[in-house]
Amino acid sequence: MKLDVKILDARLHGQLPQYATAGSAGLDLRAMLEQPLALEPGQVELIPTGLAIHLEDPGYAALILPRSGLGHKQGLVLGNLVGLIDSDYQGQLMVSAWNRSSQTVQIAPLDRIAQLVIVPVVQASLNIVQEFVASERGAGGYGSTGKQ
Ligand SMILES: O=c1ccn([C@H]2C[C@H](O)[C@@H](COP(=O)(O)OP(=O)(O)OP(=O)(O)O)O2)c(=O)[nH]1
Ligand SMILES: [Mg+2]
Repeated sequence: MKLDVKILDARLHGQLPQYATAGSAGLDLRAMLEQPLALEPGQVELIPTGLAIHLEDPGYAALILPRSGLGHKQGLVLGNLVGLIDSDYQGQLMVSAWNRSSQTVQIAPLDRIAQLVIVPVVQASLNIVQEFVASERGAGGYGSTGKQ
């Protein structure tokens, strides 16, 4: 698909987000900081990405997700766990960077700190009923099918 993108920070010219490999699902997002940031254990900061997107089609959304290496090894994840970008949002993409570890995480300007994945979305129209058509599972959940 073609995606309308605004570059809000001139440092991104020549450093546009890209899919790292032909099969990559995510576009890496950079921390457009003015100076290095030492994120202390437990600290959360909203970091600008210098980018705005307009998906336009309500059949799409974008998700901001952690990068696995940073999230698993350094504990740099997202304060909102997952960022959901609506198809009609036109503001700057922001990353809620949360250091869930017990060590300080250093973030330098332009570091790739998260990734953006575009996903299809279905908007439901709600059909109010008194009873559901019976299913095999019914209301069973929370491990009701066992471990093996
Ligand atoms: O990590 C994020 C999450 C959201 N957003 C932007 C895009 C999204 O479309 C908008 C609103 O997000 P959301 O609907 O999740 O937040 P809300 O608290 O429900 O705010 P609103 O009342 O504006 O919908 O904020 C980001 O830039 N980064
Ligand atoms: Mg909302």
